[in-house]
Amino acid sequence: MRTGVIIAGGYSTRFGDEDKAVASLAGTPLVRRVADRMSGVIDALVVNCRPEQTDALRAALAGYDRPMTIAEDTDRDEGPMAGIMTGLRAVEAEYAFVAACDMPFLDPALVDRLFERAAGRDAAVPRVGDGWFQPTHAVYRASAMADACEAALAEGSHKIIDPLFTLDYVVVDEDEVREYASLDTFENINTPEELARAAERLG
Ligand SMILES: Nc1nc2c(ncn2[C@@H]2O[C@H](COP(=O)(O)OP(=O)(O)OP(=O)(O)O)[C@@H](O)[C@H]2O)c(=O)[nH]1
Ligand SMILES: [Mg+2]
Repeated sequence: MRTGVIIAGGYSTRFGDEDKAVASLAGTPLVRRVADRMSGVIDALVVNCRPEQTDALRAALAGYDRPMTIAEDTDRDEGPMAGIMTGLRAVEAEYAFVAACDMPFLDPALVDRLFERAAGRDAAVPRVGDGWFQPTHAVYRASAMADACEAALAEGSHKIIDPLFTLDYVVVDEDEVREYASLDTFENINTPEELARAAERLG
């Protein structure tokens, strides 16, 4: 069994007043687009957010074709690492694909490959070029990564890459990524201008 986890608890400060998770991308809420992109390669979905986002996110995901759970942040403003931890704690499957809510071009063929590559290990994480890890587009053994995030947070770390380095992880390098997906899979939307450009591409 495979679960998808979408972290959506950020404040979208670069985006403006609106919550980008539910902003319309060519008529579809961004988080819904991300969820739909992965639905064919997961059995269940967990969405992490702040409590005040829950109603809007539920509405955006109404009728989703996989069982869906919302995992609300308990501590506020702890950052994306806490979001990953909270999301993964709600996962029942051994492995979960974690994605940010702002990656509308994520490619399910790569997600499927990441699940394959993580088997028997704690994580499979893409890396583009020489150093650019993609921890919010990676597959984790849910319990191991949640524990690693908890330990990193307890040490005061908020660098999202720190917990990964304590795990038994596989790097999926750029050449391997390109066998399955274009690098658009990692594109994330941070501003209204980026959203508008993405909508144009979706035509
Ligand atoms: N649960 C949780 N998720 C977060 C937090 N901060 C960021 N995220 C999520 O992490 C992902 C990537 O973060 P960003 O692209 O920086 O999103 P953001 O923080 O909402 O936006 P900015 O304020 O413009 O940086 C997004 O899916 C966010 O929803 C947080 O404090 N808690
Ligand atoms: Mg982003």
